[in-house]
Amino acid sequence: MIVIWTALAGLSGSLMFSYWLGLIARHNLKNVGDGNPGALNLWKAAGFPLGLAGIALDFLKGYVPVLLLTQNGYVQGAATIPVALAPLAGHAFSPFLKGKGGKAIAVTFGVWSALTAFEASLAYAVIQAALLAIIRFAVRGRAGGSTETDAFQVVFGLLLVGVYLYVRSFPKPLLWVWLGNFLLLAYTHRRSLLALYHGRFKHSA
Ligand SMILES: O=P(O)(O)OC[C@H](O)CO
Repeated sequence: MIVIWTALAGLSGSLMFSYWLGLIARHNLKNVGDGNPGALNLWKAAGFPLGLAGIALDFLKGYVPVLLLTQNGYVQGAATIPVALAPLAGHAFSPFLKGKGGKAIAVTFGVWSALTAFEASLAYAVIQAALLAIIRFAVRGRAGGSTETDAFQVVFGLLLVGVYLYVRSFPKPLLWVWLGNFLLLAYTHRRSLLALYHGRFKHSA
């Protein structure tokens, strides 16, 4: 059964809602901003109502399957690992975009909201806000608001969430989900992280 639940969770994650809403509004998100088929570029291209809808749907495609499967007893213990990672991988390597999906930020919030009753996602949001404030202060506008610093904020922020999960003694399977999620976000942000490492900044605004 675990294979079926994992496949269903992966299918849910692979549904590219923001990208499709963009197409409905006659925008190809691959030509917007940094080209990520996510809610931020949908927002930029089609305005905040559709952008909000994209965020909500991309969040829910991780939240709903993981919540339904873990809370109803279909999935427990180590079986949580593939089921929780599946929507993340589904978004990052969506078959609907020929294996080239998005960064998997919104779906990350959805999955962790389901796994921890919003606790880890709230911690992640607070950590990201703090990192944003620190980065803005440190660079004083030089590279603030760039795709590259955003990537650092997202990936380093999730690293700190791992520390939070460990300190709060969350169950071991969740630490494995965290590790997979962290590696996936590092992968989907690899180009921006490399550019940041080499000191190349592109302003996203
Ligand atoms: O990670 P995605 O693909 O859900 O997109 C997230 C937002 O667009 C923020 O960049």
